[in-house]
Amino acid sequence: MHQTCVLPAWCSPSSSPSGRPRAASHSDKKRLDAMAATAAIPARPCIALRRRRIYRTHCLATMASSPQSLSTAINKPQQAQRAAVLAIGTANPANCVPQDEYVDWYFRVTKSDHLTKLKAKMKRICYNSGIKQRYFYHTEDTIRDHPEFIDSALPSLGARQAILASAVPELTAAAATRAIAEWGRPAGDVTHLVFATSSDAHMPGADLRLASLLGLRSSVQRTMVYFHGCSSGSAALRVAKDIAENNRSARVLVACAELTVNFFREAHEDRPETLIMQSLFGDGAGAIILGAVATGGRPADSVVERPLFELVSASQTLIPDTEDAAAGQLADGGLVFRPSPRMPGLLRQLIEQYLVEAVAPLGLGGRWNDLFWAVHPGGPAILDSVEAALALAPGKLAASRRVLREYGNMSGVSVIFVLDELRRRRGELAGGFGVMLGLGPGFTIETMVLRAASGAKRKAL
Ligand SMILES: CC(C)(COP(=O)(O)OP(=O)(O)OC[C@H]1O[C@@H](n2cnc3c(N)ncnc32)[C@H](O)[C@@H]1OP(=O)(O)O)[C@@H](O)C(=O)NCCC(=O)NCCSC(=O)CC(=O)O
Repeated sequence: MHQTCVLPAWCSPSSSPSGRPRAASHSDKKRLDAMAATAAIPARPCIALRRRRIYRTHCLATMASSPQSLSTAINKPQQAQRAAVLAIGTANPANCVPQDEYVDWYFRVTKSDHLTKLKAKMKRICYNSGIKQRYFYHTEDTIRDHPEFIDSALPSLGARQAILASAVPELTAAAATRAIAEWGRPAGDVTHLVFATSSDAHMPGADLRLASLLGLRSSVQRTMVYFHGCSSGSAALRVAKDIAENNRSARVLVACAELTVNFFREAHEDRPETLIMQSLFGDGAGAIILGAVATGGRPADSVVERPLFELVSASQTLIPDTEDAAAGQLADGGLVFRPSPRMPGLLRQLIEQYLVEAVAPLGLGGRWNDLFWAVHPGGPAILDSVEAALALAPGKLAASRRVLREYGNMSGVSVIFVLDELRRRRGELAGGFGVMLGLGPGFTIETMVLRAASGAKRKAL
């Protein structure tokens, strides 16, 4: 059942007299353009939201604290620069396992073939997963060399982290090299690095080793975003957006990598979450170059760079009382993560309310089918829930479903793959608005409003 978000009239979504979302008119589009150019949002959540303990942080071009100051902000543009995606690169390890072979492989290498009920259950889950194949850094040899990975009585964190120390930065370097090549400028022009991972837990972190592998300048400003789980890519982009918009000529490399060797383990009757993790998750790395552009245009100081998506606004929301809905910790046996079976239901019940709030200042709320979508492909039930809650037309989540099918759930990396997929798609993206949704521990929702630059369409053709 939907809970209605009580918002002040000035931030209510537009709707028809029947209450259904109405199609955007030409004047709507002009108004959206004007509002998006000077996006504004209340500095504090409205009273109704504060009462319901909805914690939100915003990262927007302009901040306003009342309807009056909102309209002032819209009428008087204060921001000429907005962060934009200038290039995207992705990478996966070489070991590709078809999903229809995975369960036999998994129970054989974990020496668990005698657990026939669990094997049958996992076959059903894998069949229903919508996944065709997944990529893994680890192979059968890795498991043979590390019997502690499949014996929970033995400590294995150190051995897992020893592998990840080089595997995470190396896979990320492959993705970043592709992004930098597309960007067209030398790696030494990167001024900031934001690196997100829940796999590697070293100090100094994978950011330092990545900087060295890529030949970034020693003065590059590094920030690690650790253990944001499946919202890590979105969180890193939110942080990078702030950096790009507040540091003149900044060029930010956003990097994200997740490898499942951190939690590969044998099935067990007492750990139902293990079957879910082993059925859905795969390895990948993604990289994005961000820079600030004049709104609707090219970066001011370059003729080479071409924006793909402008990052119009970003916000993070914690759903109250869900701290156990997606929780984990590093333990002797590696990362233990428990996605709650409640997640799809929570999304179906609440996502529209949070989206209305997140995009209200842009006047985009309610007309969900007018937007393009980059939703974290956490599993088919996650995507089905978002699709049903927003009454999205078939195909609106095609990019997310394709990434889930071709790679599985790569945690926080997935949204970078979805963005890459979106910019490759032919269609009417150019100049259109979209929403990127990251979902992570907490249960945290990261929302970013995007605008596809005209280059996104040109690139696809
Ligand atoms: C896993 C599924 C593909 C399985 O779909 P099915 O069609 O086979 O049917 P189903 O949903 O009834 O589930 C089959 C069996 O798995 C169990 N099951 C389902 N979800 C579970 C979970 N999270 N933990 C433990 N068990 C779970 C069910 O109880 C059932 O058990 P039984 O058969 O015994 O009754 C789907 O449920 C799905 O997409 N779930 C969402 C997965 C998810 O939470 N992804 C987000 C991961 S975290 C993430 O991405 C972000 C982050 O937080 O960092």
